[in-house]
Amino acid sequence: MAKQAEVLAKIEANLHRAIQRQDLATQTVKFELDGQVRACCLPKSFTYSDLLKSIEDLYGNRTLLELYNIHCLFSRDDALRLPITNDEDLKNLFAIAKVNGLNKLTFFLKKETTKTNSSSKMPTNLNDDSGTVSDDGHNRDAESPPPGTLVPQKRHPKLNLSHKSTASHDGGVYTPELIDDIFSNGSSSVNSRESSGNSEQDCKCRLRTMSNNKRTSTSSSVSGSSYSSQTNSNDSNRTPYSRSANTDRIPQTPSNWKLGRQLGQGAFGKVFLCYDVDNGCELAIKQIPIRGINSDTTREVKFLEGEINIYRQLDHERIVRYYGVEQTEDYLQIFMEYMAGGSVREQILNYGALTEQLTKKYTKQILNGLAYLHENRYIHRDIKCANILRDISGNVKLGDFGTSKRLIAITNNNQANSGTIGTAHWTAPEIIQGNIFGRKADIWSLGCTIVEMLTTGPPWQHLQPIAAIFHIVTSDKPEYELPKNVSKLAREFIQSCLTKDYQRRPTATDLSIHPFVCD
Ligand SMILES: Nc1ncnc2c1ncn2[C@@H]1O[C@H](COP(=O)(O)OP(=O)(O)OP(=O)(O)O)[C@@H](O)[C@H]1O
Repeated sequence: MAKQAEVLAKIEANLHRAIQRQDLATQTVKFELDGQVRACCLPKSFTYSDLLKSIEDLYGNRTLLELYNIHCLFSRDDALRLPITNDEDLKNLFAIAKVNGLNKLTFFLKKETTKTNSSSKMPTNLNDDSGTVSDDGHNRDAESPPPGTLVPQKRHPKLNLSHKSTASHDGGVYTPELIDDIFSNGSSSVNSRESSGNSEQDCKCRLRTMSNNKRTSTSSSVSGSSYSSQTNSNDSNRTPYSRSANTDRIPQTPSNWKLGRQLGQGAFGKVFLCYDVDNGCELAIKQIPIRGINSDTTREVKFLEGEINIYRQLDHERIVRYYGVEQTEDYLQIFMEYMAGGSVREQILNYGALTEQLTKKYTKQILNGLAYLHENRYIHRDIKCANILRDISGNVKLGDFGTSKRLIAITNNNQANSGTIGTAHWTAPEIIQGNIFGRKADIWSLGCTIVEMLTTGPPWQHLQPIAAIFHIVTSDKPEYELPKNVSKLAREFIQSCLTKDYQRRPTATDLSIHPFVCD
C-alpha cells in the first residue's frame, strides 16, 4: 500500500515537472479579428512567420491576404496598440513582455476594409476553412466554433491593477495612484462609480461635485473670439452654446450647421470647420468614419457618446470645450471649440522648435488645464504637442482629452501608422508596464511634450514606436538632447516630470510652484 502511494506520488511529481517544462517552453497568444477572439499556443520566442502561420490556422488562409496590419496590445487598459511588422518588432515585444512579466500576448488584426467582399477579391482556389463571412466579418455558417475561439466576454483583458481604479470602461477617468487617494476626498464617489459601472452616470456624479469657484474667469489673455468658453460671473461672455444662466452652462450641440473647410487630419478622422447656421458661430467638428462597424464597436461608440456628453460640462480657460456629439450612418461627429491657431505640433512643423520663453508660457497654461482636469478626477491620457491647440492670441488649451482610448477601439486603429506622429513616445512607463493609469501619467507626457517643444520631438524621437516603448520601460532615464542655451531650471522641471517612479513624480499642483513656471 505504502509502495503504491510512493509510486503515485512519483508519477504526480513527474507530471507536474512535465507541465512546468511545457509552460516554460510555450505561451498562450490571443488574437482578435473583427470581434472574433481566438487563441493558440506558440513557442516562447516565436518568429513573425510563426505568427502569420497561426493567424492562417485560426482564421483561414485568405485572412492574410486581406490583413492590413497586426497590432499588439501593450498596456492592459487598451491605451496603446503598436504595429508588428517583422521579427525585429517581435524581439522588442518579447523584451518588453519579459520586463513586465507578461505571459499572455494579445494581437489585434485589422483588415484592409471593414466590409469584407472576399468573393470578388480572393482567388477561387484558396482553401477556405472558415465558412462564409458576413458584412461584419463574422463567421455565420460555421457549425462549430473554429479552433482557438474564445468566449466573447473575454474581449478585453481584465485589468489587474495593483490599486483600485474607477470603472474599467471609462475613458479619461481618474485612477488613484496611491492608496491614500482612494480613501481621501471623493472616495464615496469612487465607490459609487465602481458599483454602478455606468460611465455617464458615474461622471455626472463626479461633476456634481465640481465647485463653481474652481472655474477661472475670462482674462484678457484669452482669445477674444466669441466662441471662447470661459465662464465668468458676467454672463455676457458666455458661449452661444450655453444654456440659461442658472444651469451649469452645458453647451448645446448645434442642430443646424454647415461643414466648412478642412482644418486637419488625425489618426482617427478629419477635422473641419463647422458653421452654425442659427447663430453664425464657427466650431470645429471631428468626423470619425464608423460605417460598417461591428457590435463591439457600436458599444464603444455608445460609451464615447456618453463620455463626450460628460466632458461638455468641463469648463476652463485652458481646456478646449466639447459641444457634444452626433452619430450618422457614416460618421461619429464630435463638436468642439474652434481653435484658430491650430496645434502646437503644426506650429513646430512650420516654424521650428520653440524658444524657452514661449515653452515656459505654454507649460504654465498646460499645467493650469491639467490641474483643473486632475482636481476634477479626469486624466487627459494623450498630452502631446498635437493635442495642444492655440487660439488667435497665441495662448494654448488642452484638446482631445479622454477620447484616445475609445477611438482606438472604435476605429481599431493605432496612431503610429496613420501618418500622424502617434502616442507611444509620450507614454509613461507605468502604463506600458500595465500597473496603473493615473494622473501622474499625464505629468510624464507633459515632460515629453516640453522636450518636443524645445527640440521638435519627444525623447527617443529617432526610434520606432515599439523600440521607444522598450526603452521607456528599460532605461533609467529618457534620452533627449536639449539646446545648449536651455536654462538649468527648465532642465530640472523636465527631469522631475520624467521621474520614472510615478509615486515620486510631482503632481500638476506641485509643479505649478516650480521656479521654472513661477518666475
Ligand atoms: N478644435 C480644433 N480647432 C481647430 N483645429 C483643430 C481642432 N482640433 C483639431 N484641429 C486640427 O486638426 C488636426 C487633427 O486633429 P486630430 O485631433 O484629429 O489629430 P491629432 O491630435 O493631430 O493627431 P492624433 O490623431 O494622433 O491625436 C490638428 O492638428 C489641428 O490642426
